[in-house]
Amino acid sequence: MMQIPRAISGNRRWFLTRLVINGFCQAAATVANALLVEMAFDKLITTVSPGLNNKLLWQIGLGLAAAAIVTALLRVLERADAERIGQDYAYEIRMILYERLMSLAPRALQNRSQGGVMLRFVGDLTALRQWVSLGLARLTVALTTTVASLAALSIVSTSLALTVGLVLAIGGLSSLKLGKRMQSVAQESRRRLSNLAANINEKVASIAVVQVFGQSQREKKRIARQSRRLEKAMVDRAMVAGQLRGITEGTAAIASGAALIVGALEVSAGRTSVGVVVAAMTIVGLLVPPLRDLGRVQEYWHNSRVALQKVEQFLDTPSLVTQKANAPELKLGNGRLEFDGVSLEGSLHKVSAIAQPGQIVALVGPNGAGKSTLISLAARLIDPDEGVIRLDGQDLAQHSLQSVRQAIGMAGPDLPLLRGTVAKNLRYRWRNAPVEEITRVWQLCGIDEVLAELSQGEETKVSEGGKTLSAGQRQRIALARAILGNPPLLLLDEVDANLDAQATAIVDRVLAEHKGTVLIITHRKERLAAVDVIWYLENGRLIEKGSPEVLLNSDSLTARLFQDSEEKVLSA
Ligand SMILES: Nc1ncnc2c1ncn2[C@@H]1O[C@H](COP(=O)(O)OP(=O)(O)OP(=O)(O)O)[C@@H](O)[C@H]1O
Repeated sequence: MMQIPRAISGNRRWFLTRLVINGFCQAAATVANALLVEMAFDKLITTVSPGLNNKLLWQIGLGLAAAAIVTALLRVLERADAERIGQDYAYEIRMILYERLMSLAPRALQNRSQGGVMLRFVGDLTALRQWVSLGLARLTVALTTTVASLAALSIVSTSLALTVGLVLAIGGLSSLKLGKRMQSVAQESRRRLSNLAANINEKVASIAVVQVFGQSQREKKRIARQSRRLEKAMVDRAMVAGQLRGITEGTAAIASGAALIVGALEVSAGRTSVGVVVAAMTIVGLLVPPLRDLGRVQEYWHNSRVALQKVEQFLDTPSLVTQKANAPELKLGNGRLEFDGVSLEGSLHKVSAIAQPGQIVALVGPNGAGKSTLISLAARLIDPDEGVIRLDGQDLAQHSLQSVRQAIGMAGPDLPLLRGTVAKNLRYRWRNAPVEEITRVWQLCGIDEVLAELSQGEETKVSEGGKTLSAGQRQRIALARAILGNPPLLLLDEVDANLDAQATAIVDRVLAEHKGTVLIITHRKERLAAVDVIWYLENGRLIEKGSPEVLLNSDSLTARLFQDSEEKVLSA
């Protein structure tokens, strides 16, 4: 399993060290401020000497201003460093998540909602980043500042420092007690957010279904219900966060009250000056902002724990495809493909067959027979539970995924076009393909005709899935994308289903001219005339193999399958 990096490691240690130094500097500024206040009280305000010492007044004034400026600058630096740590951490996890996503078989992802997966990349990463940049970093600086300031105060007045320290400690402990509650409300709000995100994401993708079946009102009610639940969960979370904030604010107020009372007792006993008491109160006052932030630290912490759990669960998703360490590169050959006793639970059972170099193999069979699964196995989009698949004698599972994918070209309904330009989609398989290769493929797939139909030719924008193009245009671009570079194994999944004669003719041409081996799934009888071999699958088993002439002219399952479909069409 991929490991999630620790929040503080590598580069981030250095930034944390900077934050600790920053905390000490803030404490120094706080103490300087307090000392100046003490001086002002003892030497200027409570002194009985006649006349005001103007020079000292100016010095103290300038000193206070300098301390204030330094504190402000330190806070700016602190924010920037804290953000750097958080962003760096989020970056590292984002890359791990993305790498994992890319290593998952499409099947492994199909069990998850897209909205849920998206939330990992958006919401959960934000929660983790906030914990590090707003929580952990703030905690580090606030604790350093508080401890150092109190230590400095204890030099002037131990009893005052102890009093303030004690109040702060009690406040800190009582806010910790709210932690459990914070965790459960954080979990609940994450769950509600995930439900809503998954639903909205799905509705965006299938808006037509909702509209066509007239369910807009019902779906609206569902969203309203989910929003209300999210609202309640968020308000619950805010309540607990508010209580935490109340505790920290209360603690700060009590600390300054306690400093005042203990200070009064100390002054009346002659053990300290009024200036020291006011200085102590100034320190408490300056500690209020960091303390206030500490109230939120717990919230960030618990949100991040929930997020981390979700990220871990995602990283734990079985990938269904595994790459051996140091797997060698697959050597390109002439495309002899062999399935040797291949099984996949629920889809295929002990399939054995060989496609000879340059052969065109039609995969036929009723729906759910396992045709698409067989193609996915050849592309290593999934690995078999049992059996071996060899390309030119080399076990696909023992070779690097990258090299296996280089040996294949694939087109089908599960491989939509990507957002970008037509040019980007055409060259997706090989960005710097030479002009001759592009010309060859474009001629073969009739790309020039497609480009002539588009207002901006190659630069025409393609939306997600190529939905702004016609089905025929999409098919040609997808075919061209698949055969660029002449891969020795071409996998085509119903590439001409529901398309017109022209689109069928393009497929005919590709089949006739492609040099490598081709596996093509088809439900069209006419297509079989152009193939060398037919593999008939049913219930995950390869039941018949043979040439179209033999299979279609005998009482075979293949002949019956296509006869049935013809009869159904005729009687309809
Ligand atoms: N993502 C998935 N997770 C689990 N099982 C799946 C998944 N996709 C397909 N299957 C199962 O694998 C079996 C074979 O499906 P497959 O899509 O390979 O059939 P097919 O012959 O291509 O069908 P069709 O002609 O309808 O496209 C089916 O029983 C199906 O339920």
